[in-house]
Amino acid sequence: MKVVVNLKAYPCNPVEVATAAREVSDESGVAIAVAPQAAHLQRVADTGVETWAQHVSAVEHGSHTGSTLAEAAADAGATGTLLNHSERRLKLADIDAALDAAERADLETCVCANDPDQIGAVAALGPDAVAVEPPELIGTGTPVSKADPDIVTDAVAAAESVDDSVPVYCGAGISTGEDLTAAQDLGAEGVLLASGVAKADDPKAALEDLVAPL
Ligand SMILES: O=C(CO)COP(=O)(O)O
Repeated sequence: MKVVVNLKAYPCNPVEVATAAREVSDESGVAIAVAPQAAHLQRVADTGVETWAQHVSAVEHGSHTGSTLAEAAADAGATGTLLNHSERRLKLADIDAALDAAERADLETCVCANDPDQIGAVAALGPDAVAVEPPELIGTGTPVSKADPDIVTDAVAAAESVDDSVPVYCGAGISTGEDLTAAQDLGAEGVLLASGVAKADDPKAALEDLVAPL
């Protein structure tokens, strides 16, 4: 199982979370990536943790003020990026162009989607992974793997029917090892989570609890 910790714009200490994630990943052997704010990519990457951008823009070098250039994210130490997060939605054509940008910069990609139908659509664009995250469960602490298990199994089936080499992750409300193994049992090969770690008093303990059953 892959774990991607999305720090969103939460007021946490990105270096503290990144250091905890690197330590827990080293100790457990579980792949854990941290996706901080773009301005924190370098500091997070310097901890040695696998570092992802939360988004990259569908642009090339040029006159694109305010963009997050894939090459700049990679220069700062990112090796992957989320795309089309529920809080950073893109049109299909822009997802496609952002995937091209990520590929140019050699970034691994995980394209998010709200439901299984959208998973099928984005799996067709050839990302490295897709992630189903029902928006109504994001940030609630109610895990998708328990509250809405069908959405995970249907997403796995939808991706498989398009391209069976694309792994499906899931996210929303995941915070414990039990949530993570429930996701795994439904066919997910990874999880995305945010508040369970970014808002935890002790992010390291939260991550240890998450990977304990693996
Ligand atoms: O949006 C998410 C991860 O990208 C999920 O957020 P929560 O873990 O806070 O529900």
